[in-house]
Amino acid sequence: MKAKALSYFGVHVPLQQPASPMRGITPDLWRTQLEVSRVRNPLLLSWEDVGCAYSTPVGIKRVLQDVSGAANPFELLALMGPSGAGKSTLLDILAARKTVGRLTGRVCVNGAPRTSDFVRRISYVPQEDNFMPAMTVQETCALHAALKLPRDHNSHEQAAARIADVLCSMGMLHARDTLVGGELPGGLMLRGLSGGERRRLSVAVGILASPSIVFLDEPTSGLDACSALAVVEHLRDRARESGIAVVASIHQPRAAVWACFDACAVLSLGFSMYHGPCSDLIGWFQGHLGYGPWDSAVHGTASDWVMDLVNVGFTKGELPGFTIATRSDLEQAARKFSVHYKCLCSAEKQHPGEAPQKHQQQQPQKQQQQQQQQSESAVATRSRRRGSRASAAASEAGLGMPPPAPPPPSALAHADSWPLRPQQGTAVLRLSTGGGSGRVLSTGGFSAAAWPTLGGAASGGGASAGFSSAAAFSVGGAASLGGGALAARASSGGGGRSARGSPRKQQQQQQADGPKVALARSHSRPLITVETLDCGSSEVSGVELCEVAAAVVDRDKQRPGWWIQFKTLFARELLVTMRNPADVAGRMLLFTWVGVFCGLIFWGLGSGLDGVRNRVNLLFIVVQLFMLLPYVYMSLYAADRRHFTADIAARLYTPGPYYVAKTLGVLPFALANVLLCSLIVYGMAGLRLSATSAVVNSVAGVLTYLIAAQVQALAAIIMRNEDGAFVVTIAWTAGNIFLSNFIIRFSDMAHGWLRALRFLSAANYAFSAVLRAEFGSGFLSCDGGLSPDLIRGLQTLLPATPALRSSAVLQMAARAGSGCVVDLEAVLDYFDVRLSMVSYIAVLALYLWVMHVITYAALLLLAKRERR
Ligand SMILES: Nc1ncnc2c1ncn2[C@@H]1O[C@H](COP(=O)(O)OP(=O)(O)OP(=O)(O)O)[C@@H](O)[C@H]1O
Repeated sequence: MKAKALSYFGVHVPLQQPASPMRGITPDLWRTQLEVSRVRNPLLLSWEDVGCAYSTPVGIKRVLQDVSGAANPFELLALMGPSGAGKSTLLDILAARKTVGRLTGRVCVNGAPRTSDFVRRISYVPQEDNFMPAMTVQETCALHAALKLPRDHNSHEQAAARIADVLCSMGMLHARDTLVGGELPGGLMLRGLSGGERRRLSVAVGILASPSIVFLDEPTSGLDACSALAVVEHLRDRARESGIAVVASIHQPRAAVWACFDACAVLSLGFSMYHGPCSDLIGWFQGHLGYGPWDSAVHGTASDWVMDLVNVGFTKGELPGFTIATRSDLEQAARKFSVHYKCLCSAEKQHPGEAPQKHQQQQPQKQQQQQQQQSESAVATRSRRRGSRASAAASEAGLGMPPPAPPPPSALAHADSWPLRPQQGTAVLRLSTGGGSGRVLSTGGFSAAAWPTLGGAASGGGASAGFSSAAAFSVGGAASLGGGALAARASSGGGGRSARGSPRKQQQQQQADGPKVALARSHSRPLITVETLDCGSSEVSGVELCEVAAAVVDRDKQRPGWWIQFKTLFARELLVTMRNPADVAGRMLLFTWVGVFCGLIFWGLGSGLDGVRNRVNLLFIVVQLFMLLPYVYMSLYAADRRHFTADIAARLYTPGPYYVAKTLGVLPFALANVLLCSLIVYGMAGLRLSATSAVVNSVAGVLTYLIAAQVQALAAIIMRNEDGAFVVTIAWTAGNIFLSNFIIRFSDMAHGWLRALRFLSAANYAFSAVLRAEFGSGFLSCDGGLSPDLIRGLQTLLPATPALRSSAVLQMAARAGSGCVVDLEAVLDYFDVRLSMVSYIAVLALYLWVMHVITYAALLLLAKRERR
């Protein structure tokens, strides 16, 4: 056995021969210590009987039916099928992003149900990206790096190196300073990346944080043939190196692209037609189901042929050979595969890792015949992993599958010293061989007590050593070695139970069980000791620790916290706004124009009653303007919702920092615009020359605007589309206007409930505040007075309301002549303004706060729904 050193993704793995064999292990075992400076986290994803149905006007539409499968670490899985087959739906379900539809079935990670941190450990590259058009490629990557990379790996230099690495691998380094481009919220088109470049940027961002599983919805669509191949090859290399599982839906891969995939799942009309190694695809459809024959010269790649085969949406042309022509043919083929796949799964559960031998023993004659058939079959291919066990199981089930390949020699792995708390989950070991084939046998449990660590930390399975009830881990599952690597999964669970009892019993148990992984906590440095037995003809050259679930927990703790998220999102907010100067300037011009126009209309407010009337009208109009002006931002709010839902589904950040960053990010621009408009009107119209009045007027304007903007933000969150958001906002604005005391005196209102509703009118409070600021004290000259005729005319025009006819304003106006003054308190009385300026401002501030609380609650609900 050779001792080598493996250096791999930051993990330096010195391998050495054991000084002395460990207790309970045969002397030819091979042992190494891995110094774990960084761990990777491969995940084994499996799904069983997954279904999805929608309620439609014409009834229930089932878009996925009992689909089962698995995605292994180190492998590329192609999700294929005709358009509408359900690929995106399945991807969404597997990536825990499906928020609509009736979902059934189970999705497991390392054999256990998915936990809440699953989404943080994966990456999803959607068909349609959701990048900010005004950010450059580099900025987009930096944003994701800041929000995704663990804190300890997030120094500026490290993040920059990582970004350069992924951009380089996607052939995007040349475009790092190019704007992403696309349609801005206002409808403006920003020139930027081409469609293919955007796609590559999506993939680059997807793999930036080295996720354990990458889901890609049609990563090659829109790419030229060369780029498509480069992208897929890179994904394959990443999978091989880092142990990530890649699941990609793909249409018509060219031969070179198809060759990069290890396994494929074929869907059609929501049925699972096949799931297994790519090399067995033809064998299943042609050798087992009898379709075809496949002729590469006529049909193209195997994937092309199978796509033609399972597509029943069209009348098929002159395709040579026997094909699936109708839906019932398709359903029959799907049923056969379902039976076959279930057989394989149950065989694997009953005899993990041993199914081929067992079945061979049980049915030697049948297998001999099948072996003969296999050798005669031109399409028989090497069975690997599930495929081989599937074959055995299916043979047993009488489905006539080709027999499995002979069992490879076994390898044995032991991890003895563990730096972390194993009760938190799973471990994955990866064994490298010099060639040939072999596999890890599954094992029963063991006890930590049976495996004292090098550091001597473990003892008796007791909680003192950090093991408690989960002291037992077992290697589960099996994998054959194809060209040098295998993955074996270790998980807590069933094996643990068998290991309980006295230390002696546990030791006996583990000796009987064979290969094992033993875990213990190291007392000082992160250290893992791995031991393997000679695996026959396949020389074990390396054992790598690929996953420590507890390390994942630690890594999660290192994820960017609240403050970093806030800083990053706040910077994004400012950047995106500043990068849209036409929009910013356009909106500012609008506010200026409104202010100037209003100022011109009310230029010279006049004195006496005209002055009163003009002032009251102006104040009311300005309040209404500040309620209406936020409508120019509705497209931004709708775009924000899209970005937020996409980001939150990807667990890019949490709602809290986003909300604060968003609120503070828009504040400077809102303040600038409102103050500009308000002060222009104030100055041009010549409202009361007092600092207090001017300040109150401005503050009331700002608060009114912010409240109205908040209502828009809330509407954009609770409604799914922009039209719906407009409906909600317009309803609120109309209510505010009509419930204002400018429109009607509350005491004159016919309905008591309407009077109660006026408390909801922010316009009412704002109008009262500015009225109080303008007419708060003093008298207004009415030297000129009004002619008695005009007064009489006015009185006849006014409704027969005693309050109006006998109002102090009119009475005073009637006393025209020298020394005539209007008591401004009378104006306030008339409009029911009874509180102080400060009170009205406080009420407005409270109103804004309540709106924020409601909006944030709505945002949390939206986030919860997106993270379902
Ligand atoms: N919300 C929904 N309500 C009703 N039907 C839906 C809904 N969403 C998707 N579907 C249907 O589900 C089916 C599968 O859609 P899906 O997008 O998963 O297909 P696909 O295989 O990814 O197709 P393509 O390759 O064209 O992207 C389609 O027939 C689609 O119309």
